[in-house]
Amino acid sequence: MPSSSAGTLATVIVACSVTAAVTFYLTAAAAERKVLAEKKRQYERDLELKEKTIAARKLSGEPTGEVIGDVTVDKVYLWNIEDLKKRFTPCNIENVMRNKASTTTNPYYFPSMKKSASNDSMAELSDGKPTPYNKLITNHECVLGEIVRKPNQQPYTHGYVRAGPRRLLHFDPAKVNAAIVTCGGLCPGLNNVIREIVNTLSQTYGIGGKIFGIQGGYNGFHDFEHYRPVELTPELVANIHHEGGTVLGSSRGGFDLDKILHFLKSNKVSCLFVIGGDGTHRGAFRIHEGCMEQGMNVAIAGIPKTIDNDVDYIDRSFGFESSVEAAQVAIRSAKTEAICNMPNGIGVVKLMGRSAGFLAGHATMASGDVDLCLLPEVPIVLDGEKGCLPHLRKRVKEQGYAVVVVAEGAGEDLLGVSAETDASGNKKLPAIGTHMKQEIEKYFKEKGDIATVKYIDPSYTVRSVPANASDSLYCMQLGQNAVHGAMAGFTGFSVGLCNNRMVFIPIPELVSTSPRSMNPHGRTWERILAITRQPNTVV
Ligand SMILES: Nc1ncnc2c1ncn2[C@@H]1O[C@H](COP(=O)(O)OP(=O)(O)OP(=O)(O)O)[C@@H](O)[C@H]1O
Ligand SMILES: O=P(O)(O)OC[C@H]1O[C@](O)(CO)[C@@H](O)[C@@H]1O
Repeated sequence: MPSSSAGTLATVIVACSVTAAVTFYLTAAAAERKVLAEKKRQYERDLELKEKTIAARKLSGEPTGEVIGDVTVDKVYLWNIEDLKKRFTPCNIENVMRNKASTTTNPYYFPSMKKSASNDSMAELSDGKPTPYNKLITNHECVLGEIVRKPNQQPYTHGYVRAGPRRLLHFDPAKVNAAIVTCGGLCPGLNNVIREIVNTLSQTYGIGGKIFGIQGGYNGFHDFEHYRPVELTPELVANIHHEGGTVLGSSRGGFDLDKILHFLKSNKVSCLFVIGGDGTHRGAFRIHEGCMEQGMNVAIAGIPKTIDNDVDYIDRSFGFESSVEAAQVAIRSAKTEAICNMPNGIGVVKLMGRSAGFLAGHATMASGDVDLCLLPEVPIVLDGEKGCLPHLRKRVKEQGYAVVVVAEGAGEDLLGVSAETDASGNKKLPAIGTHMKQEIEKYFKEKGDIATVKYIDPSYTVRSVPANASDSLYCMQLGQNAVHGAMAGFTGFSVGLCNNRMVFIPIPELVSTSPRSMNPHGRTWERILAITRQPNTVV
């Protein structure tokens, strides 16, 4: 073949190949477009059908969504609350918001100045108009306990009695005297709860009697040499919610049932509000039992308090979030110190948490700056493959510094359990924070390095702050609902948020599994591990 013909043939073959490739590509692309267009049309048809079905179901009142046969709830076991109405004759007065006049217009005036200056105008003040409640709650309205349901799980759950005002009162407000006591360690929001109980009793229910503020915890019921009960009024508590701590003071120990019952009887107290942790609630239930044995018509209401967040069943205890927030300041300082102090800066922060690491764990998660988090629920391994010290050294080598958060109850496996207890019988804790500081310094030295360790112990700072906005709201709900429950004649109960709804909880149930601790096989610990990247020592 002449070379020119060969060249032409080659050109034709190339042209044909290109045309074939282009044709193939265009055909494939067109086919793909067609498929996509059909998929889109199908999606739009499905969407339209779905919307129409939802609209039709809404019109007919039928529930929407897919029925899944392997997830069922067909029984609810209600955690009933003891009811004084079953043993004592109720007053059965209709429950309305009485809106009793308040004289707390300016909390910065001394009460005495205010009274003398405004005696005349006081006469003009009349009580507000009674206002019906928007929603009165019935005793079989409940909040489901286990709201996370798994396929083939037992088809029952427990239910909490829903908190809130009841239609009929057990106690005649005109005759009610009440008492409030705060026990155990401090916690942000104690003053908010005290204030709300006082205001709800005085203004919403318009009680005619006194509200005794028991000073210094359970001791204040009988140790009058050191603690005198005070009369609480809306005027007196008007400004206390802006302060941390408790205006009533608190203490450990000093529980004397006979003397407490004597106080309640001799002062004709019909509603007692006990604010405290699991120990306090155990005491509250004994008071309730004592009242029942002696035929005393007294409602005992608990309000769970603890920065440890170790009271079971409730979503969280009031003050916990404020403490987690306050702990951020210490963690941030530890980071700054660690970054700036060379070589190998390490900031160690010790946080409270006797047997539960919720505070340290949540502070770690919230900060996102922590490289090692040590909790009571998780064994501490110092060296080796899962050792926290090699991990820490690695983090320091990677980023130049590291931050450690250690809960005060961590490391019993290292330091042993103390035989010493506080006045309430709580075990004292060995000094894990300073021990870790020494161990870190020793380990770096052994490796021929220097660690510049700065140790921060903000324990009491974190729990003595005022409540933040979220806790303040929670405290308000707790205070109001504790009063609603007591005035309705419930007793031996506590209040709390369960599954984000306010409920009444029988104290025996509450304390049976308290103090709770974090599940080391659960998702919270998993999240902490994801943040710190420390080795998991849980087996
Ligand atoms: N089983 C019990 N029976 C009666 N009273 C108790 C019981 N346990 C504790 N108390 C009393 O309750 C009060 C508070 O207890 P505790 O000091 O243990 O604090 P708590 O309520 O558990 O709160 P915190 O979370 O701050 O430790 C103390 O006055 C203590 O004497
Ligand atoms: O030193 P105190 O006041 O007895 O309280 C310490 C304990 O109180 C708590 O804050 C609980 O209220 C624990 O975390 C801590 O172990």
